[in-house]
Amino acid sequence: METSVWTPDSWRRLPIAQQPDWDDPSELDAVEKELGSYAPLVYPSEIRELQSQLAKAAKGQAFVLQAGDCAESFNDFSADVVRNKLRVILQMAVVLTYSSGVPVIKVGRIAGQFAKPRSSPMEKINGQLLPVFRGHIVNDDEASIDARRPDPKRLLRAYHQSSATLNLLRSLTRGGFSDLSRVHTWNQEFVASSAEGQAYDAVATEIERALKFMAACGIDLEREETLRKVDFWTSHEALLLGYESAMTRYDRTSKTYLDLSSHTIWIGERTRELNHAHMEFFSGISNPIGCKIGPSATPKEVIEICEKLNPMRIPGRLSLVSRMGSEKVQSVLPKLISAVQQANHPVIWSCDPMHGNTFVSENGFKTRNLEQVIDEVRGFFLVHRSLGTWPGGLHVELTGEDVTECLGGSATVNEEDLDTAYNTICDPRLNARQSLDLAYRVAEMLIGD
Ligand SMILES: O=C[C@H](O)[C@H](O)COP(=O)(O)O
Ligand SMILES: C=C(OP(=O)(O)O)C(=O)O
Ligand SMILES: [Mn+2]
Repeated sequence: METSVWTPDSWRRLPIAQQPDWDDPSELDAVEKELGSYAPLVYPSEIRELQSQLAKAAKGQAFVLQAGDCAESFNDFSADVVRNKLRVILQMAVVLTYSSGVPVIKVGRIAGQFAKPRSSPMEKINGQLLPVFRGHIVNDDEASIDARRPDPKRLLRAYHQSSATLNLLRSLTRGGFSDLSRVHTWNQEFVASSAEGQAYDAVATEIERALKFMAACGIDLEREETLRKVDFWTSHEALLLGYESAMTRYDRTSKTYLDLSSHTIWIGERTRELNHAHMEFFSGISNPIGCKIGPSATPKEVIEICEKLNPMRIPGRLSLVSRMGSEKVQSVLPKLISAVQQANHPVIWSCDPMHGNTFVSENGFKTRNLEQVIDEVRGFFLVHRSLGTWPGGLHVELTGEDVTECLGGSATVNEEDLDTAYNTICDPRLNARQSLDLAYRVAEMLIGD
């Protein structure tokens, strides 16, 4: 069998799915060269720290919460949007940790989540056939031929927005805002008035009481770094491999290549073909990585993915993100988990209950129902419980804003409410209330484990 040497560019000789039709490849080439000279967005030591935390999740000692936009937007970018997203993820993590006592590793779909794989290369809007929107790193979501033209310069803008987002995240998570003594302030007004918001407030009050107790016992909380700071990691789907290989650098400490665009990246359901470009690229970088697994996956295929992406069987290196749909999860997942278990691959099994439960409402909105989302997570937990394996994580699309994109929740969003604040540029996201609701339900499942 042909074996060729891996390089950050060896994927270029292989077939590749879901790529834009760039007008001028030389323009793309120039942009990728420029990116290659830019500073990394994250540091090797951070990636190594995340890898060691994820190793604990692979062993059943931690839970991964990965959450954020389906697609980050160039237009809807502000400190408030970033802060509110961080807020809701921290709230969910507090609920999960406080109820279950299990450490929660917090990973944002943020600071680089710009490229979108799509079901079809074209779409019809108001009778006009247009190239599909592929994320702001490629083209614009506006419905015109011109806006949909892929523009390589967008890669540079994505880099700069990721850098600004990371800068904000780093300052928000290094004390002040993310200090556990400010746990109450993460409850935004529109959340605080809801049932979940009130339940959260009660948890926050108990945490504050515990902190006061510790202070009264003489523990200097000001000096307890772990209470004042939060480890918050970034992730995105690495779809545009030209961008990713430009951000990949040799790390002299570990003597390996690292993709320094993000702490961890994943391969989407539509690009996980074994001998194709994405698998090749991912096999050679040593970041922790994920791979989405949909209902068509066979046990053989999943084992081949594990062999290709984690031949050394490093715990925490590979997360398999199951996205089966609530109706299929209990029939499809068990044989995949059993095969992975028998082959002794130490993967983290995570549940994406969003992408298998998307449908178009009667009034024309791409949406998801919170109850169906919860149902898939429940199925995922049931399967793991029956096999004695660890349900290691949750992967969701959400926003900190008060949007109406998904149905259900305690402040019920009905079909006729969808157009009130349907702001997503790609898939429907849970709003902050629905996210908190989900966190409570998942916490119950974790406790029952
Ligand atoms: O986020 C995931 C995909 O990009 C999205 O679900 C595809 O959506 P589509 O079926 O509308 O192309
Ligand atoms: C494209 C996505 O998911 P999947 O590859 O599972 O469809 C996504 O996570 O936005
Ligand atoms: Mn999506």
